[in-house]
Order: sequence, then structure tokens, then C-alpha cells
Amino acid sequence: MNTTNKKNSTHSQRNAVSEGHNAVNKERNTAIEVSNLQFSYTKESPPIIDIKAWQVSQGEHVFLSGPSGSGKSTLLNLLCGTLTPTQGDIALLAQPFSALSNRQRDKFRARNIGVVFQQFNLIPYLSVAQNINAAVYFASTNVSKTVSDAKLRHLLDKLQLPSHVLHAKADALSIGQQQRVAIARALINDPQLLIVDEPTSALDTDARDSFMSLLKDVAGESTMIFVSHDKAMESYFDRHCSMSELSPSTNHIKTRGDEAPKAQERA
Ligand SMILES: Nc1ncnc2c1ncn2[C@@H]1O[C@H](COP(=O)(O)OP(=O)(O)OP(=O)(O)O)[C@@H](O)[C@H]1O
Repeated sequence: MNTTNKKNSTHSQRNAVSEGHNAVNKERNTAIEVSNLQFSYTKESPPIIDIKAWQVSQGEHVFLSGPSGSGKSTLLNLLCGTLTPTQGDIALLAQPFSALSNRQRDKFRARNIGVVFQQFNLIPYLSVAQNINAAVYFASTNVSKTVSDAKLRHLLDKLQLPSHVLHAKADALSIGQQQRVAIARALINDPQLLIVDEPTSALDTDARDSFMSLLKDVAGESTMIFVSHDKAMESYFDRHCSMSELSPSTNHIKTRGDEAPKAQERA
């Protein structure tokens, strides 16, 4: 068994214990399967996304790039199930989204997908522990609605956050600390899929490199889709997918026609 398969097998086994539907997927090696996917924001407008076929293997870390307006965020929302395809389907862990009700899809997302947003999206007036436990609450069935202190502290330790930050309000933390809490919240349910949307655009090169090392370390066996304009990040990933290759018929949508980092665009 090669390293990737061994890694995937271990990850699948761990999650199959807690989630019945994951047991079905243990035998499979595909985390994401996209087929004949089209998405338009309105009936009148042409598709923003038009992907014939795309597969991501379990445990694979994929770098997704594309110019501003090429549909990266739209694709991430489709992968999370927060947008519904106009045509075609997405299967995550061999579970087609189209077979789930909205409520089932929300639960499935909370259990299986961790998202790190560009702006972190922490609830500012809640403590770090409460922010992280919110993710646990939404993913739980009925028994354990909070995570054990030991698990929380272990995760914070891996993210190099002192345990006293658990009781601090989210908005009292530095940006770097908030970023790491956002990662902790995304990882607390041991998600099969980690989606990370442009988290490094405001960081300088040194901070970016240490963030990436940390992220790769903690993401470990999860499948990861990482979006960035910054092609220098490509070397951290198993595979690079560009929107122009994934969705060639919608290339005309490129609004600014470059791959410049957002921070530079705003400057
Ligand atoms: N809610 C919406 N309603 C209508 N059109 C939208 C909506 N959100 C995005 N779009 C359009 O869809 C296209 C793709 O937008 P999207 O945000 O997915 O691109 P992106 O690649 O993530 O861009 P950026 O890198 O600037 O964040 C753009 O033309 C955008 O104007």
C-alpha cells in the first residue's frame, strides 16, 4: 500500500467508527466526484461553472487557483452544499448531495466538512471555546454536544495556541491567533474535507510560510481544497487545478484577467 492509500485507509477507518455512512465510503478512494456540473446565479444568465468531470482522492491536498471572478468561491459553495447545482451533481464521500434533503445536507456538511474562511468568521462576543463548540453542536446528533477539554487543548497545542486563550473572547485575539482558532474550529469534528478560502492574502512571506506548515501539519489526513490567487503556494500541494482547466467554457467570465493576489488588487 502506498503512503497516500495507507493514510486514506487510516483516516477512513477512524471516521467510520463515529459515522455510519462513512463506513460505506471506506472502500472508496474518492473524496469528491463532480459530474456534468453547471451553475448559474439566475435563469437568464449563462453558467458561471461548467465542469464535465472532476475527482479528488481522499487525503489529496489540492491547490485551486483562478483569476478574480472565475468562480472559485462559487465552486467552494457548491462543494459545501450551500449552493445547489443548476445541472449535474456533486458527491462527497460517495454521498450525492442531490439525494439529501436540505436538513440532511446541513448535517452532512457540519460533520464532514471544515471551512476556514478568509475573514475567519468567528463570533466576536463568544469565547474561543464557545466558538469551537458551536461547530461541535451543529455536527452532533444528540449525545455529545460539547467536545472534551482534552481534545480541545490537544488541538490548540498543535496549533501553538496557549490553553488560556480558550476563555478569551474571539475579538480579543490577535489576527494570527484568530486564524489559528478558525483552523481549530474547522478541524474539531475531524472533517473528511477541509476547505480553505484564501487565508494568506494578508500575510507577509514569512508568516505565510509558517501558516502553511502549520496547516499542512494539522490537516494531515483530511482531503483539502485550498483556494488562492498566489501561485507561490502551489508547492505545498499534491495537485494544482485551475478554474480555466476545470471549467474551460466559462473562461470568458474572468473579470480582471490576472492571477494577482487579492491584497495587491485592493492596494
Ligand atoms: N450572489 C451572486 N449573484 C450573482 N452573481 C454572483 C454572485 N456571487 C458571485 N457572482 C458572480 O459570479 C462570478 C464568479 O464569482 P466568484 O465569487 O465565485 O469568483 P471568485 O473566483 O471567487 O472571485 P474572487 O477571487 O474575486 O473572490 C462573478 O462574475 C460574480 O460577479
